[in-house]
Amino acid sequence: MLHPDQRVFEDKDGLVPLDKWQKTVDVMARIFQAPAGFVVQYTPLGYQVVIASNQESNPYPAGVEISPDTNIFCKKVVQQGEALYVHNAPEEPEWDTNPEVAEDGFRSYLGLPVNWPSGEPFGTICVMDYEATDYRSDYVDLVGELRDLIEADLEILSQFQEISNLAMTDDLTGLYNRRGFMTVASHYTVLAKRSGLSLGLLYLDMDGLKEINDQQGHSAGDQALRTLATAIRSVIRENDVPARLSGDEFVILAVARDKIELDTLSERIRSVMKENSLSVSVGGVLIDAGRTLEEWLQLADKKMYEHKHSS
Ligand SMILES: Nc1nc2c(ncn2[C@@H]2O[C@H](COP(=O)(O)OP(=O)(O)OP(=O)(O)O)[C@@H](O)[C@H]2O)c(=O)[nH]1
Repeated sequence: MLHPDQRVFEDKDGLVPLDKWQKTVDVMARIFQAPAGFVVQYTPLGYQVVIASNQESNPYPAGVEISPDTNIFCKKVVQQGEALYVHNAPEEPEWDTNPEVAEDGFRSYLGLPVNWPSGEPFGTICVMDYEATDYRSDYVDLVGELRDLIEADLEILSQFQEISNLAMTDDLTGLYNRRGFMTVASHYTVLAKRSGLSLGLLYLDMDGLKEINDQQGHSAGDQALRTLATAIRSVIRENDVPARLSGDEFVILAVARDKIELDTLSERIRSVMKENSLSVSVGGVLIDAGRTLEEWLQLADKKMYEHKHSS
């Protein structure tokens, strides 16, 4: 599922139908004759305006961030998980410290919670007015309908993410499979090059898996593969990219300044495996410009092979 902390405003893949949401919010503001309408996302970083109605009277453009401690209307909607209609905020002392009231001069707010399919809060859809308002109840129902449209998009988004995750991960270990590795690792090598990060590639091949299968059964073999995946996860950093390429072959694309760092990583995996009476052969290369990812993989595989047959 799409991670609830992932900000949709920063969606670079164009999966979030922001244009459609923009039209929805513009129509909503027009129907309410309200000077500002929004879709706002909540994450632990705070509240971010994802869509702002396209009007000069609207002081908050899309992208604006509001700290999670600020006493804004949307915060109450997210915290309580229910609709909030404030007819005339200056009459309610709890909004004295709300900058939307105290600084921008808003008086009226109507907002509904928007949730991810999991039920976790996504944020809100809301309209605000500089005048006190008295909306008819069917207007309030209308915001509910628009909220449902946005929630339906979030559902599609989550399903899409789930399907791509399935196509990119290995069932047995939960690591990336070859397709996932090639996709993520090629993005990562481009980013690393841009930011001057140096990367290394480790190629790992479990020793004697056939023997384990033959002597202890296939499920013991599966367990040995999972142990290697766990060992890999326990030593890599958050941004490193681990994968099971096939059968007993694994790779890690990892941040590494030099060969020593890469060797240390490999030694730590070997030592965790040893604690489990298992063994793995590892070959490592530092990546620099001039070769494709596929070529680096072949080179690391060759080093692993040399290592396996020298010991
Ligand atoms: N249990 C289990 N075995 C697998 C899986 N995928 C591949 N294998 C087995 O892994 C074995 C790999 O054999 P080899 O390539 O000879 O590897 P090895 O026995 O580890 O020998 P070396 O790599 O030379 O150390 C084969 O017997 C495959 O059937 C899997 O998902 N689960």
